[in-house]
Amino acid sequence: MSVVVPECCDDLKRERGRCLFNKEELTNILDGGPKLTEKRRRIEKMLINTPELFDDVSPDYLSHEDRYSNELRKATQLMTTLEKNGFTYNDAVTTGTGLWLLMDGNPLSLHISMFLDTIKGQSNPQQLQEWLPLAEKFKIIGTYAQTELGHGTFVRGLETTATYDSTTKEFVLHSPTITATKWWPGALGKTSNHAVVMAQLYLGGKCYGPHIFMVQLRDLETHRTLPGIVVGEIGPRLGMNSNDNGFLQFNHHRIPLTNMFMKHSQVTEDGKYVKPLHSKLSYGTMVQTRVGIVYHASRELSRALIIAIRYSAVRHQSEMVPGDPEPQILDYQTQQYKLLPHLASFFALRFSARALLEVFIGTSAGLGSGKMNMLPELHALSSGLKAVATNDAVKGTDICRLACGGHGYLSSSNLPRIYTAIAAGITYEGENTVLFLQVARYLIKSFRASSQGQTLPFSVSYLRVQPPSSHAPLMSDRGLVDALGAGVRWMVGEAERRLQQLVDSGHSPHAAWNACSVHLVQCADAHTRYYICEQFVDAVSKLGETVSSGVHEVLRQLCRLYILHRVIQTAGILLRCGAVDGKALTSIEEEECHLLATLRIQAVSIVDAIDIKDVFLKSTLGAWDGNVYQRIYEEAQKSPLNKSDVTQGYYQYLRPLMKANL
Ligand SMILES: CCCCCCCC/C=C\CCCCCCCCCCCC(=O)SCCNC(=O)CCNC(=O)[C@H](O)C(C)(C)COP(=O)(O)OP(=O)(O)OC[C@H]1O[C@@H](n2cnc3c(N)ncnc32)[C@H](O)[C@@H]1OP(=O)(O)O
Ligand SMILES: Cc1cc2nc3c(=O)[nH]c(=O)nc-3n(C[C@H](O)[C@H](O)[C@H](O)COP(=O)(O)OP(=O)(O)OC[C@H]3O[C@@H](n4cnc5c(N)ncnc54)[C@H](O)[C@@H]3O)c2cc1C
Repeated sequence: MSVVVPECCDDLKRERGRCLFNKEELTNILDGGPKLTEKRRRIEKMLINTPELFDDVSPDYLSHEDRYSNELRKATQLMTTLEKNGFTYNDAVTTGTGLWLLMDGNPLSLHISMFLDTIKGQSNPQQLQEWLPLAEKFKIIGTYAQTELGHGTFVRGLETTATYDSTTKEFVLHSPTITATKWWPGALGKTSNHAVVMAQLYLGGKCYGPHIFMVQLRDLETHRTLPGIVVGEIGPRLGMNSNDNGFLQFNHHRIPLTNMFMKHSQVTEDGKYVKPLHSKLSYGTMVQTRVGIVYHASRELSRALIIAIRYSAVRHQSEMVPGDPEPQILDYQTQQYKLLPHLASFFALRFSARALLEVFIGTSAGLGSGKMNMLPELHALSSGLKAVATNDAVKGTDICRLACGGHGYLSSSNLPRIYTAIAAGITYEGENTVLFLQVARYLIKSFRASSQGQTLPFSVSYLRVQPPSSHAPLMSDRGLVDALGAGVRWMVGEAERRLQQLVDSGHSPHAAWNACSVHLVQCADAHTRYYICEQFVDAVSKLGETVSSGVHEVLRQLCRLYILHRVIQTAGILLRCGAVDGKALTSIEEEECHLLATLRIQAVSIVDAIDIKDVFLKSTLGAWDGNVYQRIYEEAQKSPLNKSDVTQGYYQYLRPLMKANL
């Protein structure tokens, strides 16, 4: 069957005809400026002109080994294509393009992220000089091996030991128990010949806690595992099965003294320990990766939204008015309610990711000159935003899948793969509940400091016990964000009161903490979302002076929707603390419904402006032309079961069953 594919179907043509803003301008804002849009498009063009980077067979039809090899082939091709054209792996990461091409869990991702970041952030000058060129040129390939079978969250509980032997000036790496086996690191199983390994440092019988070591795992010529090391792959997972997540055990394996990362803490040849300026500096790679994950989560959410919103404009179902033509499903208010608040979330996360990156850059610059004071704030912000961004991206992506009905469940929609990839983000790089509890710790400390009259850092300054009274009218954006802030202040105050009450009644502080931890996680979540609202309002108001009125109006509407939705989600708290009343909530609910209808009109144009090309969306449902049904049909033809009319299974099982006298 051959069908002439129109440039774009009538439904989408009509949707695009209603656009009242300059799409290119919005694209530039999302990219961070016209120059960055232009650079991203140059990278995309180069990648699109490299056909080897694109699958013609879905990884779902490949064996585990072929799947891995195919992804490795593409990952190496990507690296050489970038290099040949004067780009770096970092360009492919920061534009999202590399991840979109290789989002079945590619075996070089840990090398170009956490392995390289550890070398850059944890090496002394000699180590940097030795390892960075090798790693940047892929002469050595590595991963970040921290998590063990027994411990992921609790880094201080890791069991792998690194014991210094001053007679040979070596560390002896050892896995004393089965639970000390490193477990999970991406690309550890078969790809990496090196790993940065987190292990407990022992000097003269005393444990100095987790430290990082550079360890060679495999011979650089034969790729065979070195003596004293056992390494392998951990088997199939929920998603990202093209990666070779691995396990690793050490049997009294020796490495030179100089293989301990020594930028922050040092061990001298005679086995003396030199303390770092801050005890958590060795967690720096994790913090940096959390910052990256906020961007990554927003990007993945945006792919799902483009797919679901375009599909919702093309799909017609049921009758809204009896006898009338079937409407586009995007016309149903419930469909708008499923999708548009997540579209607003994407924008909110993108602006917050940018703000967080600035805090990260500022803090890193401070560390360079010995200033540690911004580290707790960065840790709290990166932990909270990583948790909210991944939680919301996972939830939003699944809603996008559900919003596409049955077709959203098809692999060829690409929604299942986006979902399983981003779902891992809730767990990896700090499980979200655990990260929220770190934020809560910071909030309680800040609240108590404020009670004692201390000045608070910027992200928590609104927690002041006597806040400056807000002059913004309640129903303005600022007024509602202030109301949300009042809600968080009330929640944190309440948590502090409950903690204190438990301690006063004889509980230990730790028992009291656990007894309040559900509420504490809610505080951390609410605080982070307040921060996101603030960043969104600030970004839109700053842009107001520089962008056209059409773009500003769209951003203003998205920001308003984000805030209204958040107020409704938090209604219980806001009523309890008196920040809003029932009447205000009713009008907020009505306004939200009105805003859904307004934003619906330009929804397709807004997702067009995110500007992700079909080859990166990889979806039968979300392509630019809206030719959904033909694509789904053609994709199904690729199923290996369709290679023959009658399968082997028929002769082997079905026919004997039909012939049996049951
Ligand atoms: C080929 C083409 C494309 C490929 C692209 C690839 C990638 C690009 C890069 C980025 C884009 C995103 C890409 C996504 C893919 C990335 C893949 C990642 C895969 C996942 C890897 C991993 O999972 S690695 C393992 C991660 N593990 C964890 O995160 C463990 C979590 N646990 C912890 O961090 C800690 O144990 C803890 C923080 C929970 C507790 O630590 P600890 O017990 O030591 O401390 P305390 O709780 O006692 O607290 C004491 C005190 O310290 C403060 N503190 C704790 N941590 C920090 C910190 N990091 N910084 C500053 N301060 C810290 C804490 O708040 C306490 O302070 P007080 O003042 O005493 O309250
Ligand atoms: C796809 C994927 C890739 C990964 N890649 C890597 C990698 O490259 N390198 C690497 O080193 N690791 C990697 N990991 C491991 C990952 O970092 C850990 O799984 C993660 O840190 C969570 O630790 P855990 O598995 O020990 O979970 P646990 O900590 O055992 O969590 C289980 C449950 O216990 C709860 N819990 C734990 N502690 C607390 C607490 N203090 N308070 C309240 N609740 C708590 C959690 O909230 C969770 O509900 C990867 C994991 C996945 C899934």
